[in-house]
Amino acid sequence: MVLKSINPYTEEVNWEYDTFSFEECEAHIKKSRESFLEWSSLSVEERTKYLAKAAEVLRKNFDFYAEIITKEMGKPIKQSRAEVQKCAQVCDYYAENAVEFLKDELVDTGVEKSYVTFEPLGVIFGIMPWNFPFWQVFKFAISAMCAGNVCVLKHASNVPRSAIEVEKVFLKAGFPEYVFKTLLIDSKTAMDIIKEDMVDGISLTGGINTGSRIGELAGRFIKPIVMELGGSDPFIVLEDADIEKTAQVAAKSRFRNTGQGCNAAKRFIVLESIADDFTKAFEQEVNKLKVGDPMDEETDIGPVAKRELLEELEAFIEDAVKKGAKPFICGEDCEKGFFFKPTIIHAASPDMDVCNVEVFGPIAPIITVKDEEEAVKVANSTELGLGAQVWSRDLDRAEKLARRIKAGFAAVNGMVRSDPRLPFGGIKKSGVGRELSHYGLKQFTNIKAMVVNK
Ligand SMILES: NC(=O)c1ccc[n+]([C@@H]2O[C@H](COP(=O)([O-])OP(=O)(O)OC[C@H]3O[C@@H](n4cnc5c(N)ncnc54)[C@H](O)[C@@H]3O)[C@@H](O)[C@H]2O)c1
Repeated sequence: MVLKSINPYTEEVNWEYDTFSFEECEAHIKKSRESFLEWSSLSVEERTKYLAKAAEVLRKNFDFYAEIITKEMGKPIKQSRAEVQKCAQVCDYYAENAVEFLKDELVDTGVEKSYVTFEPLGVIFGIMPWNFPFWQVFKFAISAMCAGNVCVLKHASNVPRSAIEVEKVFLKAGFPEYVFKTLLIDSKTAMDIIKEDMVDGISLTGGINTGSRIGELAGRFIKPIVMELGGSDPFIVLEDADIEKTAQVAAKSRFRNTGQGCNAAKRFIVLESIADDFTKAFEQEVNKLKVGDPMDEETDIGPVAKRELLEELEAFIEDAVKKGAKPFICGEDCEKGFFFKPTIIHAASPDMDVCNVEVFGPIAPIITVKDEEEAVKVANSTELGLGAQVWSRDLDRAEKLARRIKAGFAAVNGMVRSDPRLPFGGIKKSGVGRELSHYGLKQFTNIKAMVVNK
């Protein structure tokens, strides 16, 4: 089988790669296992030096990596640069903090010596999506490797060049071979690797259905798994919010990465007394966003990553219109590329698909509610629970409300962003486990109790 990297703007093939056979994967994973012996025997301090070098490699080759991201999945170039920057930041963060995070924890149990120690598990299998082709990989792999594990990667099939270049970042930074290995494979081979019991842990970032399939297999083979799945984040606007600022961030939150973000604001829940003002301000902000060639420095919204996504997005609009919504379409037509114009859905209601399942693209439904209670009810009404935003000038009120939202991350007057210092992950069907921070660092460790009696 061939993996094709297609430029979503020019619609031309960038690069093509043959996939690895199952036997080739077996040989690679065997070598990964051998490299685990050496890597896990290094001290955390020694391993963090490699992370600092990886950050240097990323920063030195900033534009090169950003261009690959943009060519493979259509992200506007300035956002691709920010993505590479963030990968360097996560390397720096663990380089500076991992020794402290992973040190033994003494516990007073009344015996001679009791403590908790954090040991690596072995080979961690990362199965990753295309929407942040560098960041998603760094987000799981840096903490896993820092804790002493080695990683093998199955990336999404439309971003093979990113997958190859990520491996090269680690090799250029001097990591021993096979501490990080990219496997160019399809989903079936990925499933076979799990079925043959070849890995010691799984980190999956992807859709709910994928989570359910891989989660079932992980359960059958009793494998630790972290799942970062979809989101349908509510963005609640109370009547005392600063409308202008709220609308600016709303546009950014929904349309960054052309709406293809797990933690993008996806449902705008607005109190009816300010619904008209907010909607007007939001429309103005969305109309300011420049849609076009993702390599252009001025572009805010590029094409979506794959042609198939266009049909899915169209189906969301059709369903909403059938149920009484009025779409407001922004932006100009583009001559080529997989473009979907930014669309605001007025008078959206919770029974529409666009408000119930994750929409991965530039569509923003506005749901009007009569009061705060209804806002909370609507916000918590989906089966997803990744992030949430609440906007109000009354911080105490907004914070209390944010605590009532069932999500892994809630922000008052700001965007939900993955930050190396904070845990990231979801509840309900948005996932299991946490990435980033000291919580993420320990996900793929054996949290081992040690008791030493006299
Ligand atoms: N919570 C998070 O941190 C987070 C971050 C980014 C993206 N996501 C989610 O990812 C999804 C979009 O990415 P996508 O379209 O690449 O998701 P996807 O679920 O289709 O694919 C994710 C990865 O899983 C692989 N895969 C799919 N089915 C498989 C199977 N049966 N066996 C083995 N591997 C399989 C894919 O090839 C890809 O590598 C969205 O739902 C988004 O919310 C979540």
